[in-house]
Amino acid sequence: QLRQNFYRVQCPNVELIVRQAVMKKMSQTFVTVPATLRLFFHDCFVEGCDGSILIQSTKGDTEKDASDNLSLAGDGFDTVIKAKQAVEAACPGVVSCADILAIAARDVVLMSGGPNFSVELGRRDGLVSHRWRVPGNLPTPELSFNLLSWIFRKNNLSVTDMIALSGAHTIGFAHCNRFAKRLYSFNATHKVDPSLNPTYARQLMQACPRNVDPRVAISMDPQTPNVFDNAYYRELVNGRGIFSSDQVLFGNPISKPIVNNFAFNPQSFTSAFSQAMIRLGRVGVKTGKNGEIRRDCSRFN
Ligand code: HEM
Ligand SMILES: [Ca+2]
Ligand SMILES: [Ca+2]
Repeated sequence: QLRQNFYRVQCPNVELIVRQAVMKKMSQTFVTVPATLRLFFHDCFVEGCDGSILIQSTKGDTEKDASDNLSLAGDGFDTVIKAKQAVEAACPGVVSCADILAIAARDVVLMSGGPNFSVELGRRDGLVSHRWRVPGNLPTPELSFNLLSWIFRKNNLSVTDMIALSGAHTIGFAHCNRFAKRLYSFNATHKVDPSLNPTYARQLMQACPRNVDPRVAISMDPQTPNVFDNAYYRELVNGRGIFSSDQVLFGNPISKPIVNNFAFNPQSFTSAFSQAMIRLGRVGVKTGKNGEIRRDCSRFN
């Protein structure tokens, strides 16, 4: 069972220390924000929120080597490593890497204009990290509404949680190859995905010509790419979701009213997002005597 202030006795300033490390990192590069938030999500959906994503191996066989994780920006990992160093200096061997990632994910949301919420702590770090455990556990951008809902449901997250968490795409980047099919070879009858706003489709084609360099990436929320706001949902209402997995949230009759609500009532979005992040942070956690407190986040003890 997680709780707020878990480290009250053993490391009372942990949240302050992490916040300072995150702020410093963010002042160097804004990528810290999307990178850390996405890292937290990818950690929680494989083996639970247990820092398994952070493990490095020279053999290339850990979670971070899985194809779904290769686009995780290095700045997210670096944020956790820097914060862990600062925390270890104050209270060695006490705070898990999984908790540091959870605190950092909360902080980057707040620092980019999103909601503040109390983060629950007490996670322990996992003892396994396998590349082969990733496929099928993380959603991919072409999944249907039903498959997406199923993957979130497996992790105790509701359709409302899924829609709220997808709002994280209000910041950060997508590489062209992740949505090129929607522009050039959607299906037998439509070259361009008919759920895409035609003007937006043309803009995307300009930014991402056929066979463009695979390193080219564009902002997922073109209006406010660096602000954590509800603009993402208004984009969906206008057919401007970058991935099918975004656009289907407005295409399905169950989720459409929720998208409309988040698009036009920022309060509803911020409270649903905060709730959903807390619930995401509970996925598959190890507590008590399970797992370990890693000394170095990238290695098992
Ligand atoms: C609903 C299913 C989801 C799918 C299919 C999905 C898929 C993707 C894909 C394909 C990218 C682009 C990666 C790239 O090209 O570099 C991306 C980026 C991102 N995703 Fe998601 N995602 C989902 C949900 C989430 C959730 C729940 C969160 C966090 C709460 C999240 C946070 C992010 C962030 C912040 C980025 C930008 C990363 C960056 O700029 O470095 N996503 N996502
Ligand atoms: Ca994990
Ligand atoms: Ca935005």
